[in-house]
This record gives sequence, C-alpha cells and structure tokens, in this order.
Amino acid sequence: MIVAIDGPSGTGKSSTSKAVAAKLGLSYLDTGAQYRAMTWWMLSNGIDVDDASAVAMAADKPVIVSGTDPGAPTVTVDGVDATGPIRTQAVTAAVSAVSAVPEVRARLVRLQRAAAASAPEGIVVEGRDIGTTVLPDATVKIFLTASPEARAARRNGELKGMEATSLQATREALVKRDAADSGRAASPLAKADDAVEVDTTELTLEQVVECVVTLVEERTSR
Ligand SMILES: Nc1ncnc2c1ncn2[C@@H]1O[C@H](COP(=O)(O)OP(=O)(O)OP(=O)(O)O)[C@@H](O)[C@H]1O
Ligand SMILES: Nc1ccn([C@H]2C[C@H](O)[C@@H](COP(=O)(O)O)O2)c(=O)n1
Repeated sequence: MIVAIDGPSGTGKSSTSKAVAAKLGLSYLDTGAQYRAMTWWMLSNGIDVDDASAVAMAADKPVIVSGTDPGAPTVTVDGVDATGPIRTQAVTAAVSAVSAVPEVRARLVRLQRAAAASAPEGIVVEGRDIGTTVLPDATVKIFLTASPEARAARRNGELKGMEATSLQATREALVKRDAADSGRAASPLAKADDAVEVDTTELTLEQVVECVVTLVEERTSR
C-alpha cells in the first residue's frame, strides 16, 4: 500500500499524511524534510547553494536518515537530529535552489524508494513529485491544493509567540517557492494525471483526512 500525497507548500500535506498514516497503520515519509536536511548540510558546510555545480559535487556527502513513525517523524544528518534546524528561514529560503539540482534529486529519490520498499505495512509519502516520478505505481495518488490566502493564513497561525510576519509577506514567499518548485527542469512540482485533486481551502484538517482515508479505502476494496 503506497499513498502518494503531493501539492504546493502549505496545502496540508504533512498534517494530512501523518494523520492518514496513523489511522491506517502505515509508515510516513516527509520527502520535503529530506530536501531541507540536504540544504541544511550545504549551508552548514559553506557550500554556495546558488552554485549548482558545487551543490552537485557535494550531494552524496551527507548521510540522511528519516524516521518513518507518523507519531514522531525525525530526520538526522550525519547522525545529528536535524528536525528543528531544517525549519529555519535560512533553510526555507535556500531549499528550492538545492532541490533543483539533479544530483540531489537522484540521491534522495533512491532513499525515498528504499524507504517505500521496506515499509512493513505500506507507507504514506508526501512531497512534490511522488506521484509523477518517485513512486509512479502508488496505490493512491492525491494532489492537495488551497488558495494562497488560506495557505498564508495557516502558516501565520503557526507563528504565535514568534516574530510576527505580515500575511502579504507570507503569501509572497509561498507563491515564490511554488513558482521555483513548479518551474525547475528536474522533476517539478506537478499533479500526476491519475492523481485525485483535493482543494482544501474550505475544508478542516479532519475533513481532508477523512476524504483521503475514504479514497484509499475505495481504491483498496475494489
Ligand atoms: N485543512 C486545513 N485547515 C486549516 N489548517 C490546516 C489544514 N491543513 C493543514 N493546516 C495547517 O496548515 C499549516 C500547514 O500545514 P502542513 O505543514 O501540513 O502543510 P504542507 O503542505 O506540508 O506544507 P509544506 O509543504 O510547506 O511543508 C499547519 O499549521 C497545519 O496545521
Ligand atoms: N518531493 C519533494 C519534496 C520537497 N521538495 C522541495 C521543494 C520544497 O520547496 C522543499 C521543502 O519542502 P516542504 O518541507 O515545504 O514540503 O523541498 C522537492 O523538490 N521535492
């Protein structure tokens, strides 16, 4: 059982994927966290992330290990827990450039396919190119969308107690990252032809989870 969940930033992929995996007793893989881990390693090791050749030469160096428990997903880089550091603004600003480098993608796609192949009961894998490229034979493919306004509001809701960011600035940053992720040559963000598109703009997280679980159950009972 492989469930592929793709979509732009802030559409609810991580929240939905973790909840669906937990409900169905499946493993969970956040491939965005792997691209972030690679980016964090590049920044920490002084690699110029805008120099695609330098990034490509270093792409096989970091040892990236993902924990696939949906209740406690983790990612380590060279044995160091990177779960917190990969969510910094510096990593978010650099991750699209690093993930556009084909050598980075080749390395991480190998890890992603190995994780899917070794999941005992099956796995929910979330990202940008899971249904199109990483796992094109997935049992169920979902493509989540939501308006930029809804996504910016959700993101700003996470910032309580942290430095306030204007809704406009958050919206612009999301749209810019989507454009970079959709516009790159190597395995861009895209909906697979056979994916089911779910617009989450007007749905609660619980409704989205229910919708995906129903789609999985319908598909697997045929
Ligand atoms: N349907 C929903 N309604 C309201 N809030 C939601 C919904 N789905 C997710 N959220 C909230 O929106 C925020 C972004 O969700 P999440 O991190 O799951 O998105 P994502 O698509 O994985 O984003 P990214 O690609 O940037 O990692 C979180 O705070 C989450 O709780
Ligand atoms: N399959 C994937 C997953 C992620 N990326 C890149 C593009 C995103 O901007 C970045 C961070 O992902 P997020 O944590 O926001 O889900 O990683 C990709 O290219 N392919």
